[in-house]
Amino acid sequence: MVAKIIDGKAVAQHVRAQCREETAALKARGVTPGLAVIIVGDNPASKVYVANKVKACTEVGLHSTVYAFAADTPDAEVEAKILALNADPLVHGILVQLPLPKHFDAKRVLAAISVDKDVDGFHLYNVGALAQGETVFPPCTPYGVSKMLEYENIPIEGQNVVVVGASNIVGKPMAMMLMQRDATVCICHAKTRDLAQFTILADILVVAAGVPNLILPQMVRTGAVVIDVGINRLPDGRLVGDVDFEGVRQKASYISPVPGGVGPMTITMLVHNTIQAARRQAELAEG
Ligand SMILES: NC(=O)C1=CN([C@@H]2O[C@H](COP(=O)(O)OP(=O)(O)OC[C@H]3O[C@@H](n4cnc5c(N)ncnc54)[C@H](OP(=O)(O)O)[C@@H]3O)[C@@H](O)[C@H]2O)C=CC1
Ligand SMILES: Nc1nc(=O)c2c([nH]1)NC[C@@H]1CN(c3ccc(C(=O)N[C@@H](CCC(=O)O)C(=O)O)cc3)C=[N+]21
Ligand SMILES: [Mg+2]
Repeated sequence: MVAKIIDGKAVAQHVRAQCREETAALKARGVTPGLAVIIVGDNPASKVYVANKVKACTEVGLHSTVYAFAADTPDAEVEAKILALNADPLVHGILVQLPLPKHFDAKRVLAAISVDKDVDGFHLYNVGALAQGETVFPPCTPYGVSKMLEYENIPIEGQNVVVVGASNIVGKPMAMMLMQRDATVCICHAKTRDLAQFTILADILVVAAGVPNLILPQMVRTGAVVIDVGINRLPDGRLVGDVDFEGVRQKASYISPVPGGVGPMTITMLVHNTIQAARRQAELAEG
């Protein structure tokens, strides 16, 4: 079996076309969806991602502003900016690019973002809502993966899903989201003994560990759907995921590539969430 490659860029374009229509409709009502991005320090990867986010906003017709702070900025200054953005009616979504420099209490910073503007879905309220199946802003990366599966008509109910990686921004919300859709979910992490005994059971394998070549063909069931969330820059400059792409594609039924897989979807779902935020805030304001 040779896998079908899930073209994340194409799925992203499809979702962005819908986003453009919704944005045009909001603009006709006098509302331009606006995103504020806060970036602290000068992590080169973060700069690339933020630039991609701004580009996607512009492409769809959203307004976006980047607030860049030096790495040694006091927490209080960043929190004050968040509070000002919470109160700004032209800003509908607020995103704090992670990771923050070490001296920051990231949890505290994220908690300062208004729940109604938390387009990343990282606020504790939104995390709790996701656990109860009522989320307002699904976190962008797991949301993007769900959209990719939906676009390819891949069933989720009753499927064995194995998520490799248990972070708050990818692994945990991914597992929660697919469990809500009635998959049987297993979460693996760095202390999992014999990863392969779990991955081999997966009908859908989602990998978000940040370890190149973590997933080899012998760890994958023939016909499995393999979604590679990992982003790794190799010493030679190449960008790769966590999956041995050439090996695993000989065995899987579907596989998502890196680049051009989950990455473009993450950015697109951020745009989508910002439009939803603008719509909701406009409806509240209009009463
Ligand atoms: N494409 C996209 O849009 C996005 C891509 N990413 C990428 O996805 C990857 C994961 O990101 P993120 O979740 O933020 O990363 P974190 O570093 O926060 O979490 C990594 C997770 O993977 C687990 N892990 C690490 N090594 C192994 C291993 N050898 N076997 C099994 N599990 C392992 C860790 O386990 P433990 O908990 O035990 O430490 C942890 O749960 C990164 O490459 C990142 O760049 C992230 C966000 C968006
Ligand atoms: N508050 C916050 N929200 C996030 O959503 C968030 C974050 N912090 N911190 C870091 C991770 C990582 N992330 C990516 C987004 C896009 C690509 C992306 O566009 N990838 C392209 C390639 C990009 C490149 O060329 O480097 C692709 O896979 O095709 C990758 C990774 C969002 N994250
Ligand atoms: Mg259920």
